[in-house]
Amino acid sequence: MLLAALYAVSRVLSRSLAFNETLRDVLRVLHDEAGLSRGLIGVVDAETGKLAIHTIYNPDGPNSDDAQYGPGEGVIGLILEKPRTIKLPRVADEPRFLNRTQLYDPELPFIAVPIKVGGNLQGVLAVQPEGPEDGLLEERAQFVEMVANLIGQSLRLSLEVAQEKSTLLEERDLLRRTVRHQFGFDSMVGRSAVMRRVFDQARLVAKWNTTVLIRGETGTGKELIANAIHYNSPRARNAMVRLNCAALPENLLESELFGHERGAFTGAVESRKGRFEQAHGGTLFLDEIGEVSAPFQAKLLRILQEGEFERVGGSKTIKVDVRIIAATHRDLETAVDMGDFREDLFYRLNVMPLFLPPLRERIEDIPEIARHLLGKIGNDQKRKLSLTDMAQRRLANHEWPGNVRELENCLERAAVLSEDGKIDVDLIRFPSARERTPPRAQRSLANPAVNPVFSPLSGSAPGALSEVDIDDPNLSEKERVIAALEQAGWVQAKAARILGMTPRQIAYRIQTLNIEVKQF
Ligand SMILES: Nc1ncnc2c1ncn2[C@@H]1O[C@H](COP(=O)(O)OP(=O)(O)OP(=O)(O)O)[C@@H](O)[C@H]1O
Repeated sequence: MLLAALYAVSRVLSRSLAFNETLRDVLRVLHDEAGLSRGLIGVVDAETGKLAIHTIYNPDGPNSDDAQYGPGEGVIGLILEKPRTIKLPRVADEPRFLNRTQLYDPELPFIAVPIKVGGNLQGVLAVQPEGPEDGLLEERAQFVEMVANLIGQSLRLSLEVAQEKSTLLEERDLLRRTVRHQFGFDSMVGRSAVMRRVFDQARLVAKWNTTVLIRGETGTGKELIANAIHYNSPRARNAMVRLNCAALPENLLESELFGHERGAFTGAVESRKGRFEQAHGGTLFLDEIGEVSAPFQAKLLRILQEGEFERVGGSKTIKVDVRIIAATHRDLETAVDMGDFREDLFYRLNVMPLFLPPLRERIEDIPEIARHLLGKIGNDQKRKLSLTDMAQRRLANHEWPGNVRELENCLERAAVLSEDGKIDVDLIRFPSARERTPPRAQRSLANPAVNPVFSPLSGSAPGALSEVDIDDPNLSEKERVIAALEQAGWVQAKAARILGMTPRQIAYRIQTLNIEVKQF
């Protein structure tokens, strides 16, 4: 019988870590299945050192009590002084018995055992058999000890889980603060009038659920501003989920966005939530929205209009509450005119358009952004980095097809090449057109007037040689040396460093290649 009761206790304890319910159920099992009619479980208060009644089971009386036992108070208090099992054949025969809870019958036996977690006393389990002592007190006491051990193990698990939960909550709050700081408007630099206007608009729209369409060339900070909007919105506590629509083939895009049911397609061994569901209560950032196909545009339109969809292979309609921020580098108006992009979807997305201007249209921001990026790179590399005035001027004069990302890459390269952390003009090198991402075709928003097509070494663009990739295999040796000299402001020692030569070697090349040295 006691074995069956022990099994029932273990089942109750393994059911849940919600102790208020399970401990009461343990006492009920002891009553129903082990003939231990009354019982209490007390828990040691870590601050006062007293035992407070946690749960009481009294079939004939009140089931709660706020009685407490200090060390040495009554028989239960003895366990606080020295954890051990106490067995009384008859309560009335023990003069130290206090019966503060009025729970126990003085004519019946009594068993109290410590509940320990990792050797430390955490509580007491005190029960009373339903009949007078019948020679089984010892056996019953061993059974109660086993039950107390099971309670102790569950308690340890629950304490560990609680501890882990509180650590995770602390970490989550810290991460939230960090993310808010990292992705807030503070992380965006730019004092030009045009950028200030963008920031103002973004701050305003952040407060609402309005759909935002962020436009701008690659690397202009579209994702950064989408993050800033989310983390400054009332949805900031919920997820910011991103999907690059151009990165996936159509069939994957659909299951990625809407999720799928088990068996929807080969390999769908489990059902899975899509990004829309993951973003419930938060924001979904649809990057490169201009790249989705016509059938997919129709599916998107439906969810934007009705806020509902079905998972791939599913028939249940799922409703979500998601704020949409979309971004594109494409000229969507032209795409609409050409029939490549649905007009109705365009208007659904274009509720609040934000235009991020390319760097070449906010040259005044370049020095500040460069310093900001250099600080970021220095932080990552744990180095102090600085830019010379000449290097800053060179950066401001470049056209930056890849915008802030290209500037960031350029500075990182320079930082790596710089031995003392000081970045001078000779370390500022621009990638060739081939190395740049993405290709020119994507720069459809660029204003051709300020974005002349530039042909390396054509000689027609001012400063052309200073823009050339030194490592371009198509360059002749003479062109390579001249380009390096241009980039180094015709300081031969710096040009030598760019080319990986010694000053003597470059001087020799200048002479043998018949290069006319410019003097400043
Ligand atoms: N105003 C800014 N201030 C500081 N950093 C910026 C700014 N704009 C962009 N950046 C940085 O430039 C890089 C590119 O930005 P982001 O990824 O947001 O551009 P994007 O327009 O989304 O690019 P793509 O279209 O290629 O996805 C990031 O590292 C970002 O932190």
